This record gives sequence, C-alpha cells and structure tokens, in this order.
Amino acid sequence: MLAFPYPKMSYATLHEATGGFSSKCLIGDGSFGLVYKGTLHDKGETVAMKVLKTQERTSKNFLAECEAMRHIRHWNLVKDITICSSIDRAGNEFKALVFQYMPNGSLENWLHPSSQQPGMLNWKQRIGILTDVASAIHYMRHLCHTPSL
Ligand SMILES: Nc1ncnc2c1ncn2[C@@H]1O[C@H](COP(=O)(O)OP(=O)(O)OP(=O)(O)O)[C@@H](O)[C@H]1O
Repeated sequence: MLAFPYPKMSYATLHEATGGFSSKCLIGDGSFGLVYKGTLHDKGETVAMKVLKTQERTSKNFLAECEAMRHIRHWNLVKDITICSSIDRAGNEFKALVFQYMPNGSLENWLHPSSQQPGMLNWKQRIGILTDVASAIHYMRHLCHTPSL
C-alpha cells in the first residue's frame, strides 16, 4: 500500500460512484487508463476517475506523479482530488486518480470538431485557448525545475 498524506478513497466508494464501473459511466480512454464519470454518494459530488491500466498499477512513478500533482495550483489545470490504491473484488491491485469533473468534454474535440458537429470556436476563442495552454505549460515547466519537488 502507498503512504499518502491526505485521505484516500476506497475501492468500494469508487465502485459505488460508477455503478460498478459501468460502461455507461465510461467517458474516456487515455494512454494510462480508462476514465469514468462518477457521483460520490456521500457528497453528491461529480468526479472523473482514471483507473490505471494494469501495467501502470505497479509503476514506481505513481506516487511521485501523485506527489507532483498535489503541488499543482493553476486555473488552467484540472485539480486532482485524491487517489485510490487498493485491491479490487478479484484480488488484483487497483489504482485510480480522482479529479474534478470537467463537464465540457475534450479540448481536442472543441479544436477539431467532427464533420457532424459545427465548429463552435471563433479565432478569438482559439487564441484565448492558445494563451491559456501556453500559460499552463510555462507553469508546469517552472514547477518541474523547483528544487523541492
Ligand atoms: N477531469 C476530467 N473531466 C472530464 N472528462 C475527463 C477528465 N479527465 C479525462 N477526461 C476524459 O477522458 C479522456 C481521456 O483522458 P486522459 O487524461 O486519460 O487521456 P488524454 O489526455 O485524452 O490522452 P493521453 O493519456 O494519451 O495523453 C479525455 O479525452 C476526456 O474526454
């Protein structure tokens, strides 16, 4: 088990929040894991949770990544709420990151809408996004070079 300095969520809480990791709650598939939308029943809060793929679950970098994310404070970067490091019902190692839920979908889909979708962003909005992304990258670069991390 990982030692983590703030409250972790249990597997049971995440299981309940997603109706047993139901396909109806599946909202994304990234390189590190599947992303589910869930509702925390005690708080009524909607969250996104990234359930790490098997090969990532044993990664020694997991805790280091969580620790780095704990320091992120930027208005253009999603906040992580907590982690779950547990054993699932089948007895396998289970690791997930829990984030604030972003209701507007993927930025990629906004920038490159499919042919069925109207292109909803004008150039002024696109330049705004460009500036925001540059600001977040600048912040992350600075954070990576901070000696205390
Ligand atoms: N906090 C969130 N709120 C809402 N949806 C999210 C959130 N995080 C991820 N998603 C959805 O899940 C998808 C996959 O996210 P993820 O971060 O795993 O991968 P990615 O950034 O799209 O790609 P990669 O992991 O390859 O860099 C996103 O495209 C988005 O649609």
